[in-house]
Amino acid sequence: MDNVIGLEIIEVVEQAAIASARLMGKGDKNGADHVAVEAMRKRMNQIHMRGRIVIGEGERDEAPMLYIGEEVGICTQEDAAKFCNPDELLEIDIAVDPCEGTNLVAYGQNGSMAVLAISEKGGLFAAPDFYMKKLAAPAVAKNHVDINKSATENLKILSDCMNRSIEDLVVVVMDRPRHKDLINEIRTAGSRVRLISDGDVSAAISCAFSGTNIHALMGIGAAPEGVISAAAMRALGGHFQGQLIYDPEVVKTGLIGESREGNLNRLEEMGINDADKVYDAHELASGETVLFAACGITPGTLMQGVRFFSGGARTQSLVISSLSKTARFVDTVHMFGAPKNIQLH
Ligand SMILES: O=C(COP(=O)(O)O)[C@@H](O)[C@H](O)[C@H](O)[C@H](O)COP(=O)(O)O
Ligand SMILES: [Mn+2]
Ligand SMILES: [Mn+2]
Repeated sequence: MDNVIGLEIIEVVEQAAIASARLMGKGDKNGADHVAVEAMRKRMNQIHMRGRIVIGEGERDEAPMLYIGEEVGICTQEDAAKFCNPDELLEIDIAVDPCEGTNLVAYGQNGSMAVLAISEKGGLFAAPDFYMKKLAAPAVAKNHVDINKSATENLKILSDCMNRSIEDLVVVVMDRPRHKDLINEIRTAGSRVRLISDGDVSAAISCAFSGTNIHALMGIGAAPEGVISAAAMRALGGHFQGQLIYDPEVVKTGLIGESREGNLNRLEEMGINDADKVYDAHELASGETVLFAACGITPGTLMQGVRFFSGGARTQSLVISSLSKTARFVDTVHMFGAPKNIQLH
């Protein structure tokens, strides 16, 4: 995959983040999402690539933009061979979440980002809009912790791998009724819990960086976000496992199809015969090359949020490439007109 795409996608997430950040704190969740989608799609369509959205906006709600199956990029045009080079004509799959944490943006809370992952065709698991049980942990605990083990066992393993006491471990869990027992178990084991209202992509990836004071993500979030997290974790070498959750009884709240049986049928239609399979990061993001880009909308553990100033904005992004084996933090000044001054920091 072309290295140039790695640079172009920075601007894709930056544009989405800037658009969404303008609606920060306005209480308009759908608006914050909509403008991010529009901005992401517009910038994506200026790239010399032949992309296809495999994870995008609403699988069921027939979203008009960045819907699953939508083709994006200049080289999707019929006469593309005339102006695109062979590299650019290779089909690539794209997973997007233009506004990950719409509630966080709407209410001015930390942890939202514009995010996407790219790989060769077939290189990203086309997850249904189901839930996913997730376990993320630092590289040092990779293949030692296991989603099939209890939280108590995993905390003991994590403590050994990280050479830190169980009491010094911080586990992020989404604040949902379905996690009542999990939260109790983690606390009883002696670790500390950081409850988040939204934004488990940020939490998962934070496990791969020491200094974030996040040592694990446990519990159930959305499946598409699981694939995006896995793409980053695969390239970073961190631990990530995911298991689809298709039983509405397990989730307790939220939309998850009609019934357990209906959901199982749907998975079968999609060619997923083993509904209980545990996927690791390499299975969820299996392509030879995986690229990941995120830009903070509101401030977060990994990135700062968008900061507007007179005549411009400053953004911070994270771009991860399995190709160049890099995780770049990119600090960008965007000049909208003729800014009177540009601050150094
Ligand atoms: O918090 C999230 C919301 O994402 P978005 O809709 O793009 O703003 C995600 O990080 C979660 O993974 C997930 O979507 C959530 O757990 C599912 O929602 P819920 O039914 O409220 O738990
Ligand atoms: Mn999301
Ligand atoms: Mn979203």
